[in-house]
Amino acid sequence: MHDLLVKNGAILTMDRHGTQIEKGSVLISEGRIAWCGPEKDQPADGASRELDAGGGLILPGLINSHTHAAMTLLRGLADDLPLETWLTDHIFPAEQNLTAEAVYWGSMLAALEMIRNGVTSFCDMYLFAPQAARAADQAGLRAVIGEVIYDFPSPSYGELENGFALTRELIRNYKDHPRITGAVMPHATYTCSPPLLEKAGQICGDLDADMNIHLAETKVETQGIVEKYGKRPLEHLKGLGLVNNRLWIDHGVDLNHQEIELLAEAGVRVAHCPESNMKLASGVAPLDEMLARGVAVGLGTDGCASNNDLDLLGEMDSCAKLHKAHKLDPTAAPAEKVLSLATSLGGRVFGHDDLGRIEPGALADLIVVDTDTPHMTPMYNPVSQLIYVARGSDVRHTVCHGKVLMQDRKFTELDEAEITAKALEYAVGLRG
Ligand SMILES: CSC[C@H]1O[C@@H](n2cnc3c(O)ncnc32)[C@H](O)[C@@H]1O
Ligand SMILES: [Zn+2]
Repeated sequence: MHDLLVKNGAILTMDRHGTQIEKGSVLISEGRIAWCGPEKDQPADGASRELDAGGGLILPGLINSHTHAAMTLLRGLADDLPLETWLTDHIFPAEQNLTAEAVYWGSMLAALEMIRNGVTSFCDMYLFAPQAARAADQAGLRAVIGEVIYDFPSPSYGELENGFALTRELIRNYKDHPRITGAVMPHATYTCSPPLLEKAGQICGDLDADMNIHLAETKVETQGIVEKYGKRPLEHLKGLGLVNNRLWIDHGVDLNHQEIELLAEAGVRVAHCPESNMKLASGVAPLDEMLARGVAVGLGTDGCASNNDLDLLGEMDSCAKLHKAHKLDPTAAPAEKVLSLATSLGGRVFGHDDLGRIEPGALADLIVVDTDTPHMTPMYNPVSQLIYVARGSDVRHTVCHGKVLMQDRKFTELDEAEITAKALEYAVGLRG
């Protein structure tokens, strides 16, 4: 007897062959996919719970490779500004008022939004990171989480030494957790000194952990680092011995050919954040070039103050269109490739070969997207429909690690009214 059967849907497996199964079902046991295939071939050994896909699309749960979940509390606080002004004059001051409880409720609000939008995995860099981990754990989501560290005193841990200690503790506490992993997260090269970054690298080595950092987000960032250290940001990290397969960079907009080559050779992963990059006018990341060199690229929303939502279906649409417009080439960022950024390739960014695919043995994270609505009719090509038409509001069921988190758009585990009210209460307190 299996734990869950998801039936009556067209499956986009996102496996190595891009297999699509027209009328299929998926059997899940102990958090993993036990079987998937055409309904007519379904094994007879049944499941204790069933989910009807209602003829919709069954696909892997979406993977958000870069966000700051609790920034839901700062959604719309400051818009239409360049990154430097936005961060220095608005976001950093508001974040000085953050508390552990605010981050917990902000992260829970993000969890509601992610589950509703079909996002089952996220990588989170923020203050009071244990609260984000607590929220992800309670919400049933998969996450890589780190406490942000930078040169100035943090409202979360105070002096830097405490930030390192907190990072170590977080990584150790979640070492054996089935869904949550701790990581080392220095904010950026312009907010972290070389000794801080070296120390962060040591922790990665000691605890076998990944490092996640904002890097090469704007030309202004590059200029500043060149002026300060005589090197571009990636070269600067390389000089500190940090460019290796533990590294996962956010944005990667201002990268030249040699740098893309270096990312590929070193096995560095990249979280591409098209909507945040457009909104903050940071530029356009060299997506096609990175993919052509075999760099593992995932898709990230960034935080809700620079996006301003956590809808990866909408993000995929933006991603596909941004690169076509930028390159004056309608074949750039094709739908199938863009879907892989939020599924199978995103899984590689998370360091898992068994994430972001629907195939036997893979982690049982999947979603069902409705297709029997006017705006999804007709459907010539399911992948094209997902990227260019579907939105988070079309997600009907969300399953993570074999557990149903949303059924027929109703949360199974979380109290939506309570979380929304609490988050609002804490958001009001942040404006100072
Ligand atoms: C304190 S946690 C992370 C830190 O990063 C800030 N942030 C959010 N989005 C961006 C971005 O695109 N580039 C750089 N920094 C960003 C966030 O507000 C937090 O302070
Ligand atoms: Zn960010």
